[in-house]
Amino acid sequence: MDYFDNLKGKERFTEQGDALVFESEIDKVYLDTPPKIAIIDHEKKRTFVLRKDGLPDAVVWNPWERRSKTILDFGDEEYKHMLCVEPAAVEKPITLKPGEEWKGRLELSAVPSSYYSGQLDPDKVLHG
Ligand SMILES: O=P(O)(O)OC[C@H]1O[C@@H](O)[C@H](O)[C@@H](O)[C@@H]1O
Repeated sequence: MDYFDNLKGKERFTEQGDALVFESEIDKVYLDTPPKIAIIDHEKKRTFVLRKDGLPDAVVWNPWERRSKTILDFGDEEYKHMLCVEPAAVEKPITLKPGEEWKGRLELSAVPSSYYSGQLDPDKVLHG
């Protein structure tokens, strides 16, 4: 999957694999992402399922330790408990003429990870 890396001057990169794991600051715009994205919280054994329409891209952001301290309305330790996954139209922005209408949809649900137990295979999470 291709992404723009906001930490590297918005340069475009390609990444292999269906699952994303990070251990430092991240600010990427994944392009042309699937309509269903699963965020698996292993510690709390819950999975957030995000379904979207009309928003092809997805921003993934966590400021991590150093940058957290520079954001005034963000606690120094809060990066440990948050993840921003933000459906968006970045690569092909939506432009409306006066009077035009656009509809997008975002549905976010939280389910116990056991709901997915035995099927944490990303392909099953996405298509199952
Ligand atoms: O400071 P704001 O406007 O709430 O944005 C926070 C972050 O939001 C994310 O969506 C962006 O990818 C980051 O670059 C940004 O820092």
